Amino acid sequence: MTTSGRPVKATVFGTGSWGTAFGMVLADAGCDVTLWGRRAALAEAVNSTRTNPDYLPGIELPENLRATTDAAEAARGADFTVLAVPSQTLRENLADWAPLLAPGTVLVSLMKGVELGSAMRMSEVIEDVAKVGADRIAVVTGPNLAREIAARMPAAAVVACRDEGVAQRLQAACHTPYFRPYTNTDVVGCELGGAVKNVIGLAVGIADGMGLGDNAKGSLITRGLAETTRLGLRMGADPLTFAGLAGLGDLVATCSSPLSRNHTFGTNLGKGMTLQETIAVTKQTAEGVKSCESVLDLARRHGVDMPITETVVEIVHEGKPPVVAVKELMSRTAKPERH
Ligand SMILES: NC(=O)c1ccc[n+]([C@@H]2O[C@H](COP(=O)([O-])OP(=O)(O)OC[C@H]3O[C@@H](n4cnc5c(N)ncnc54)[C@H](O)[C@@H]3O)[C@@H](O)[C@H]2O)c1
Ligand SMILES: O=P(O)(O)OC[C@H](O)CO
Repeated sequence: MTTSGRPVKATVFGTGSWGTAFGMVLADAGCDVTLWGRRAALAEAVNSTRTNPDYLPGIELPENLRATTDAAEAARGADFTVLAVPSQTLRENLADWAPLLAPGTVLVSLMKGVELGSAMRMSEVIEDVAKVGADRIAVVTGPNLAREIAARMPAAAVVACRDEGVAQRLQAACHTPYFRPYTNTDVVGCELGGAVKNVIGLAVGIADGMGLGDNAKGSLITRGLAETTRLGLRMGADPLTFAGLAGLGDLVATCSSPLSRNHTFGTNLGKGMTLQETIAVTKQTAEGVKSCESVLDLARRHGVDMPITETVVEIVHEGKPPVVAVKELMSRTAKPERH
């Protein structure tokens, strides 16, 4: 991948599972990639062993990807600056990096969350902190379990940006034989799809852990998509986005896979583990655990009813027993499906 005769330079802030795997995608697509991480030992391991032993053990990383702990060095000259840290730390992290960003760089969010307190989507936090316009902020989302992508198993994705030309440039920069990105200009819908599917993934995991069967799973996925679409419509999203990769596609992958941290987190709760026990065995970011509260906040700000999200908040943060929650969800007032 070249721009004006030189390789496209991409920097990924965050050396966790998805930051590393997406860095690998960019490198496989021909970009020069720098990964920024906090820990010198991990950056050194990436550079010397061509693996990320902490997050993607056994995956060989390409030669044109290197790691550093020096944020200024990482940011310098980047055409794309990719952000892959937990949603709730983004604001604080980006405040440190903003003064270092390359002029004209496109900021790319890999995060699937909503900020607690402000109820802002990640692209809004980026706009707020980095003071760049929405036409220079893109989002990558869709059914993209990092471990499968790292194994170069085929997947489609969405690259969303208000400026279609920018989305197309990013699409070209990350298109490989195993990673097929589509463009979309509906950033609101794409971000909501990614954030809310984590909450629905928790709900499906809880149901799976309780042994409630595949009808319950199908019902939660479908009604979860209905409440996501309801919120999206109120926020100006295109309803068709939720029938696409950022909506249905990601819900299906997350709610079916033991690789999903949110699904697994929910399964452990549904099996009867306490919240503290579940947190203790969860080594990586399960965004829905915090974002269920901020998504519910967003829904209330927009006057939208999201009963599954509300139930997840009650189970995860208010200690409601899952059996009681299921009984309550099933006994809600009867209504037409399209409501
Ligand atoms: N893993 C996936 O399959 C996947 C796929 C698509 C999207 N996502 C999204 O990508 C985002 C990142 O997820 P991930 O899977 O890479 O998470 P992860 O837990 O594997 O890695 C998170 C990274 O952020 C770093 N980090 C944690 N706290 C930090 C802080 N306070 N300051 C700076 N860095 C910090 C960690 O050291 C690590 O490098 C999440 O929003 C997630 O929903 C993940
Ligand atoms: O492991 P999860 O639950 O964060 O899901 C990972 C990706 O978002 C799936 O697309």
